[in-house]
Amino acid sequence: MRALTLGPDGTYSHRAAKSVTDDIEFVESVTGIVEGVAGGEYGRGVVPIENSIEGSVTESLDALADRNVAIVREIVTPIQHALLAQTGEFDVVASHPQALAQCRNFLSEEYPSATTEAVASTARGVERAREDPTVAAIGHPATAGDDLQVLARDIQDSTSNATRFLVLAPESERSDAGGKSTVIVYPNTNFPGLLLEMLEPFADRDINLSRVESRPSGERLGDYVFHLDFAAGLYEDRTRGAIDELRDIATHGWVRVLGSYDTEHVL
Ligand SMILES: O=C(O)C(=O)C[C@]1(C(=O)O)C=C[C@@H](O)C=C1
Repeated sequence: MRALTLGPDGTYSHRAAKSVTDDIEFVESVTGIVEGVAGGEYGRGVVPIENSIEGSVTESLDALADRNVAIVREIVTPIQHALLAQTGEFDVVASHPQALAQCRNFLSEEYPSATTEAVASTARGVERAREDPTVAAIGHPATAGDDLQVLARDIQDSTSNATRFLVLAPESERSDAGGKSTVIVYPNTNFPGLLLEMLEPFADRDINLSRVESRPSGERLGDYVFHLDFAAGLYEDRTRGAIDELRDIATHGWVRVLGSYDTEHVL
């Protein structure tokens, strides 16, 4: 089965995708990955969704809210960044914005005069460093190859840096089986206690929410789409009951059920 993930070759997303299949193709935006799966061109897509230091990958959240796909697996992997360059003399550090943010303290303490350059992925930053001796990159140390030096290892601002990736499939493969589920709710209304009303169906049924995230709907200021992850499968009566209540609350908006799945930890 063909999978699409964030490229070029050597990104953390690529490392996560290898646990899904060997048949991997690349695109340089997470929206492109979700589109490739929603349009039926690819059987699987692997997107980063959340990092333990820097939080949500908002482009992934927004792409999931706008398109019909299923989540079939979650992959959690440790992120151990290295600083890679041709020599120790460089002016610019290029990487994915999430990686630059995860190494903010290291960069300001060790290289206060270097400027940062946001690129589409860590592997794209490594390519920049390979082409230009004035550029260093932040990425996985295995991407250094023969032409770049590993100037420093484990440069992220916390030793327990980990990123959660979602494995996406066409909507027809949505599963009711799994220990976790994700729904996205757009209530398209606003009244005192709305958020409480949306969370109570889960609390009343003893369902543990593992993440609640709000994103601007794009319709008007102060109007939100809510992303909910919880520790229960769609096969369970209590889950179906909670989602029915959400649908009643969101009669002017919508509820998107992305499916149930299990978590895998890969190195
Ligand atoms: O640029 C990469 O290597 C990616 O796979 C993207 C990404 C992200 O979006 O969070 C994945 C893991 C790390 O947290 C840093 C960057």
